[in-house]
Amino acid sequence: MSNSPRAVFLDHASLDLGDLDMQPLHQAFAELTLHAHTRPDQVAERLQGAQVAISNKVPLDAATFAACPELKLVLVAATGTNNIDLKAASAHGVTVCNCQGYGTPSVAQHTLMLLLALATRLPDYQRDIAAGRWQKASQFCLLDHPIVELEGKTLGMLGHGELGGAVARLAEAFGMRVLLGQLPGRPARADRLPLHELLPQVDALTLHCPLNEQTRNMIGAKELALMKPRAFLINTARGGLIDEQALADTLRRGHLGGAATDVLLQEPPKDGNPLLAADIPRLIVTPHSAWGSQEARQRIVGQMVDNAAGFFAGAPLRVVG
Ligand SMILES: NC(=O)c1ccc[n+]([C@@H]2O[C@H](COP(=O)([O-])OP(=O)(O)OC[C@H]3O[C@@H](n4cnc5c(N)ncnc54)[C@H](O)[C@@H]3O)[C@@H](O)[C@H]2O)c1
Ligand SMILES: O=C(O)[C@H](O)CO
Repeated sequence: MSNSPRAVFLDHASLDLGDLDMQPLHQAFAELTLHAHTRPDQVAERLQGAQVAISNKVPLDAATFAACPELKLVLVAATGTNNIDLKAASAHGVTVCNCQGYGTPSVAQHTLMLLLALATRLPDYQRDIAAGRWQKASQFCLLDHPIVELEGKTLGMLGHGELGGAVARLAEAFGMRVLLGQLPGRPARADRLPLHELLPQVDALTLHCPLNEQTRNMIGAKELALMKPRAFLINTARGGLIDEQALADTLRRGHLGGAATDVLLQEPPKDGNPLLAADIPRLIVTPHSAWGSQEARQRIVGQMVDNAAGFFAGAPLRVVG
């Protein structure tokens, strides 16, 4: 690279577990400083003198861009960019590039795994066995939790890009019919149903769109009430798309067949979260791990190297905002 940019990776421990080849990223910059984690109050200081900031989930806000005049490029080590103030970046002349399609097999299999776990009541049967119920049963099997066949059922989808498309293909392989919903703030399309028409029809709903001002809390108490009483809800996109308290209340009331989420509004959920209460039935929570295979994380390294090379060659790649 002809320029000699200085780069700072603010949360590299969220990407590299020691199992990645990080050499290409080191070679992409004259100097690359790795911080395992960075608190919000450390961001501006750590980025002083850097032209490139690398962040997976560390927020970069307007104050940071104002305090770091040498910053030219943000490489997001993820697809979701809701931790970056894109308007402020643009106002300060900073280009933001994300990673796209790096983890499609990982996130799609995780989403289907959650749907299958809800349909087969996997966590409930595992709990039963751990509690010794099968061992004491009067017949060869336990069938205390109703099992749902996916074949012939309808999957509703909000967000039909890279991940939504992959999940739709897997669901169709299970014999499901896929219906697409109209996202708030997006232009109407003939092949998208408004939410109030989509929700009452679906046996499961899965979310695959970005979190932004239009999509925040797009599934609240009103939308949950429109869903069939035994429908499943799955979120592997972003916390904040679903009103968490409304979902907890809905499941406690016995509405919905179950819900599964890989994402919460605050991560890690240090201050607690309505969806972490132990008494919520038919709820599966995974710790934002859908993307996390070694293969997917290594592809992020490769895409960030390409994004940096493209930017400094005057042909930026995967620009967002
Ligand atoms: N849980 C995980 O590990 C994990 C991993 C990767 C991505 N994600 C989340 O999944 C989301 C979807 O990922 P993807 O790769 O399918 O993204 P994508 O850009 O390929 O698809 C996004 C979909 O949302 C729609 N959309 C609505 N509003 C939009 C907007 N303002 N900007 C862009 N698209 C908009 C697009 O039309 C498209 O249908 C990401 O934004 C991210 O938040 C989660
Ligand atoms: O947006 C993404 O790519 C995932 O949340 C992993 O960071």
